[in-house]
Amino acid sequence: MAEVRARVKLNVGQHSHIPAEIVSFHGLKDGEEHVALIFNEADKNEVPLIRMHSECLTGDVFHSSRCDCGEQLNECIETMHEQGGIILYLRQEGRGIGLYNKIDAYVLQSQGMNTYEANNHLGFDDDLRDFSDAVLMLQAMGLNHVKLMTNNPRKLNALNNAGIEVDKVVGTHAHIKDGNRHYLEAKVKHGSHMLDMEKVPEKK
Ligand SMILES: Nc1nc2c(ncn2[C@@H]2O[C@H](COP(=O)(O)OP(=O)(O)OP(=O)(O)O)[C@@H](O)[C@H]2O)c(=O)[nH]1
Ligand SMILES: [Zn+2]
Repeated sequence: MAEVRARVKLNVGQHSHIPAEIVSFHGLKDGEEHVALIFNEADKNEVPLIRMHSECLTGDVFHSSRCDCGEQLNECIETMHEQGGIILYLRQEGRGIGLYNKIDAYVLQSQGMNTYEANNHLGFDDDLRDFSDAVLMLQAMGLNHVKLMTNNPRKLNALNNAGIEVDKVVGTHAHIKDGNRHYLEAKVKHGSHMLDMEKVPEKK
C-alpha cells in the first residue's frame, strides 16, 4: 500500500495559468519519485479522467522533434484543465531504459533502425515499463474506477489486471511533425498503438 505524502497547489501550463495540485507518495516500489498532478479536484469526481505519462526529458521539456511526448502532455493538461483529470507523471524515461540509453537508441535510429529495433540492439526489450506504481498511486488517492487517456493498450491491460475499472479509453491526437512520423508509425505497426494518424489536433 502506498500513501499520499504531500499535496500542494501550483499553477501549470505554458503560461502558468492552469490551477492544479501536485502530489507525492510514500511506499512506491521502484524507488523513483513519481508524482500526480490533479486538475479541478478530479479525485472528488465520480470517474476521473487519468493519464499515465512516462517521462521524456527530450520531448516534455525540450519539445524534441523525435517524438510526440511534449505535445501529448500539453494536450492532456489542456483537456484536464477543461474537464478535470489526473496525470500520473511516471519517471520511466525511455520506456524504462533511462535517458542515456535512450540517447544511444537515438544514435541507432539515426542510422536507420526503428525505435524497437534500436532498443533490442542495445540488449533491451521493446518496453521495460511496469505500471504497478501507477496502480499504487491511484489506490493511494482512493481511485479504483477511471477513464484513461492513452493510445497504448499495455496501459489499459495493466490497470485491468490490477483490478482498476476503466470505463472508457480516450485517445490522444496524432502530433505529427518533421522528424517523428517514423517513430509514430513504428508505434502503430509494431507496438500495437491505437493511434489514429489522421486524428490531428485542431489549430488554435
Ligand atoms: N527507448 C526509447 N524510448 C522512447 C523513444 N521515444 C520516446 N521514448 C519514451 O517513450 C515513452 C513515451 O511514453 P508515453 O508518453 O507514456 O506514451 P506511450 O507509451 O507511447 O503511450 P500513449 O499513452 O499512447 O502516449 C517516454 O518514456 C519516452 O521517453 C525512443 O525512441 N526509444
Ligand atoms: Zn518523447
